[in-house]
Amino acid sequence: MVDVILTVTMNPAYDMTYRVERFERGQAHRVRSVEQRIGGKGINVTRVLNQLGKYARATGFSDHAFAAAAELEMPVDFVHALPWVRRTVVISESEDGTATALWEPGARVSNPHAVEQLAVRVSGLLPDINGLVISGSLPGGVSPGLPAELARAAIAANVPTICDVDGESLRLAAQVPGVILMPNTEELERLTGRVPLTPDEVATAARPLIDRGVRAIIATRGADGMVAVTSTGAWSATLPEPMSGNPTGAGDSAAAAVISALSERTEPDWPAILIDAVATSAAAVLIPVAGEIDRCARTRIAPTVVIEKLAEPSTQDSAK
Ligand SMILES: Nc1ncnc2c1ncn2[C@@H]1O[C@H](COP(=O)(O)OP(=O)(O)O)[C@@H](O)[C@H]1O
Ligand SMILES: O=P(O)(O)OC[C@H]1O[C@](O)(COP(=O)(O)O)[C@@H](O)[C@@H]1O
Repeated sequence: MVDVILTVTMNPAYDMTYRVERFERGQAHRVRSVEQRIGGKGINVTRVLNQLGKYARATGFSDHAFAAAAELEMPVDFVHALPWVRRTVVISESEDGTATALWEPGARVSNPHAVEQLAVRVSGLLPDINGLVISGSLPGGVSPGLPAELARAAIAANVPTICDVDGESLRLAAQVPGVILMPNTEELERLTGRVPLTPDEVATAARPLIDRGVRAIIATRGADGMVAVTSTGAWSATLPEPMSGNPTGAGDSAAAAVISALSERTEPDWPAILIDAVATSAAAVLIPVAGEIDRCARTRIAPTVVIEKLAEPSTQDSAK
């Protein structure tokens, strides 16, 4: 059977990249170049999975024109539920690579049956998939519990599932036994109420969630790499030097690397998965637009990733 991975994007977006020399608050800017591509977290994950040689398909909510767009170049099966598609704008500065993001909230779901239709679509595909990624924000009119609900059904069907969501959706997803979470530092802080600055602090913040049944937390730490916490241990992975480029979509590339490994259904080698996730996301930073990696760079970067096993936090530390 071919490995098939499904991604769910409930709030897709046209990813816009505006390149300017230098961005100054309060000033007018002549934009040097504009790039537009269809994105949103799950769609970006799908693109990177295709680059990694995996067969991936995308679902979620969209408007009619978006779902039909030839540009998508991937098997899609969206529920037509949004009257229009939002834009997510990154202002990228040529001078030093600084990226400033403006994320539109997007439309409310207009179809009263949309949630049910999406749940039916995902559950219908569960027997045929080896991995599921549910990622990104939700449009208005959708309950924050939907990602957790979809994840619960997938895990019950033995499908490895990543939820890369924030806020109340993350809190509810963290209650689903077997789920894999990929929060960034700020999301982990909002979830746990701790300020996880160092890798050890990330592991200490994540450990109680693992003890309550989360399968793995892969915390992304921007240019400082990632920390993975599982029931078998905790590891930190870093690069000797940060990359300069556009980090938008780097988290999506990391999710693609993790689900790609888990879809193979062998016992997960978490340190190896973490190394690949760090290399893949760094390779995404090198590409100016979101949702694409530099494959040669990924191969080159992987052997340079520094992996460290973290000491287990004492029960007292985790309980604080
Ligand atoms: N400047 C960078 N250099 C190298 N890798 C980076 C850089 N910025 C981000 N990454 C990689 O991308 C991952 C995701 O980025 P991060 O900003 O933490 O997530 P998100 O975009 O989801 O908020 C990081 O954990 C890291 O591995
Ligand atoms: O759905 P959200 O949370 O608003 O995020 C949407 C945005 O996230 C991105 O996929 C980037 O995500 P990451 O930087 O976390 O990988 C953008 O390309 C996209 O438009």
